[in-house]
Parts: sequence; C-alpha cells; structure tokens
Amino acid sequence: MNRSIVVTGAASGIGKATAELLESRGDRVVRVDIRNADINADLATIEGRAEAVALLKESLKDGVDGIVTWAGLGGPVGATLLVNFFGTIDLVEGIHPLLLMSTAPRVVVTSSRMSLEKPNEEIVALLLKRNLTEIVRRYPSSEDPTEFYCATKVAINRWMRHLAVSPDWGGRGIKVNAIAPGLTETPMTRSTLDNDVQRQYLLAMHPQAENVLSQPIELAEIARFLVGPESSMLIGQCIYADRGTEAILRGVNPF
Ligand SMILES: NC(=O)c1ccc[n+]([C@@H]2O[C@H](COP(=O)([O-])OP(=O)(O)OC[C@H]3O[C@@H](n4cnc5c(N)ncnc54)[C@H](O)[C@@H]3O)[C@@H](O)[C@H]2O)c1
Repeated sequence: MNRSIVVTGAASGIGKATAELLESRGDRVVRVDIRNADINADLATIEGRAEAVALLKESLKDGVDGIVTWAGLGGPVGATLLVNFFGTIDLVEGIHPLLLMSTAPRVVVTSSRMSLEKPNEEIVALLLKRNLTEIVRRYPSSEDPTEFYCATKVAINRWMRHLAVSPDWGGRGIKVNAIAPGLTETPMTRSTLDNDVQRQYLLAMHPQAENVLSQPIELAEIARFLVGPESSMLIGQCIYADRGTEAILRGVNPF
C-alpha cells in the first residue's frame, strides 16, 4: 500500500505478525520494541519513550500514516502500567505532528477483553490523570494478577475515545480506534496455556472459542484494516476480537 506505519511490540506475538503482514502488503514498517527492532527502546521508562519518539521523528521526516501499539505486558508488576498505558500514550501523542502530515492518518491501540471486567476505578482515574507517583504511593505492589492489567486496558479505552473525538485528533482527521483481543496464542500467554488447569479455565472464559485459540495473524488482519485508509468511518471504536466473549458478557446469549 506504500504507507509508512509504526508498530510497537513488533518483535513478538501479535505485533510481529502485524509488522510482517503490513510489509507483505507493501507498507514501510518501523518496528519499535525493547530489542530486535528498528528502534530499540524500553517503553517502561520516560527516557526510553522520549528516545523512541525522537528517533521516529528523525527517521520519518515526511510524516507517518499510522501507528499500531501492541507493546505490552500481561503481569501484575508495575511495569505493566508503564508499558501498557504510558508506553502507548506517550508514543502516540509524541508522533502527533508526523500523523498530521498524512492524508489518511490512523491510530490503533491495544485494549483487551479484560477491559470488560470491573476495574479498580481509582487506578484508572490516576492513570488518566497521569499521576504515576500517586499510584506508586497507594499501590506499592499489587497482589492481584489482573488489577494493574485490567486498569491499563480500561484506561486505554477511555483515553482512546477521548482522543478520537477531540479537536486536535479526530477534529484534524486522525482516526483513532482500538482492538481488544480475546485469548490469543503468543509468547505472552504460552506459560499459562502450557498449564492444563489454567488452559481449561481460560478456555471456559471464552465459551465460543470451542478450543480454538486466536492466532496472532487473525489480530494482525484487523489491525491492517484499522490502520489502512479503508477504515475511515470508524472513530473511537474498540473492536472486541474475542470470539464472542463480549456478546456473552453483555447478556446476549441466544443458545
Ligand atoms: N495474547 C493475548 O491473549 C492477548 C489478549 C488481550 C490483549 N493482548 C494484548 O496484546 C498486546 C500484544 O501481546 P502479545 O500477546 O503479542 O504479547 P508478546 O509478549 O508476544 O508481545 C509483546 C511485545 O511487547 C514488547 N514489550 C514488552 N515490554 C516492553 C518494553 N518495556 N519496551 C518495549 N517493548 C516492550 C515485548 O518485547 C514484545 O515484543 C499486549 O498489549 C497484550 O496486552 C494480548
């Protein structure tokens, strides 16, 4: 397609599949990851995020057509907040001037089916206020394996919808959307899926999966559409690519 697209988390899993798919369609892809990428940067740190933005501005002087942010962590540790939330918003906001140079600019960020769970609203509110100091003070560590993860994905959805209709983004033609994958077979989920009990539990949370786990390429296809010019009518949408989990949780079960 000849578009230039930034893909974060491009060294593994869904991000890798997205980068490869876009390249196979003729796009120029700039990969960002902690290692094995065009731009190696630790998105958990302020310095790493600033360096990534500076290098993107240097290598994409004529602008960029889109960014897909798959970089993320699945665990309870504090780095989950840093990479999933700040690693997304700082990069997207940092390349705003580059996106404005495109005729069909797109932003695609990563949520999760976990965004359907009830989050810790205090953490979500503090994330949206970007008050990391207060989060660290109130939550020096989290015992709950999903508390931080769920909060980041809910916060990303709210930030994404706000951006999508704000004057500086949606108002200037930048289409902003999200993808919320369900259970997908990647290095992130491998250790859990290798454990028989955990695997059965996770599959039970995805009743429509019928023992079929989503593959990275399936999510990559959705990202390819959203980051392409064809998605122009989608604004502020979170696409739940979850084999029916959202429909069931919202109470629509015709079976
Ligand atoms: N796999 C699933 O079932 C699933 C479900 C819902 C949402 N997601 C989301 O999809 C995204 C991609 O997940 P995946 O399953 O492909 O995982 P993955 O572990 O295969 O890929 C994540 C990538 O993020 C990069 N990353 C992590 N920390 C980083 C840091 N500090 N700086 C720079 N890069 C860093 C990793 O190096 C890796 O390449 C994540 O945001 C995840 O939360 C995944």
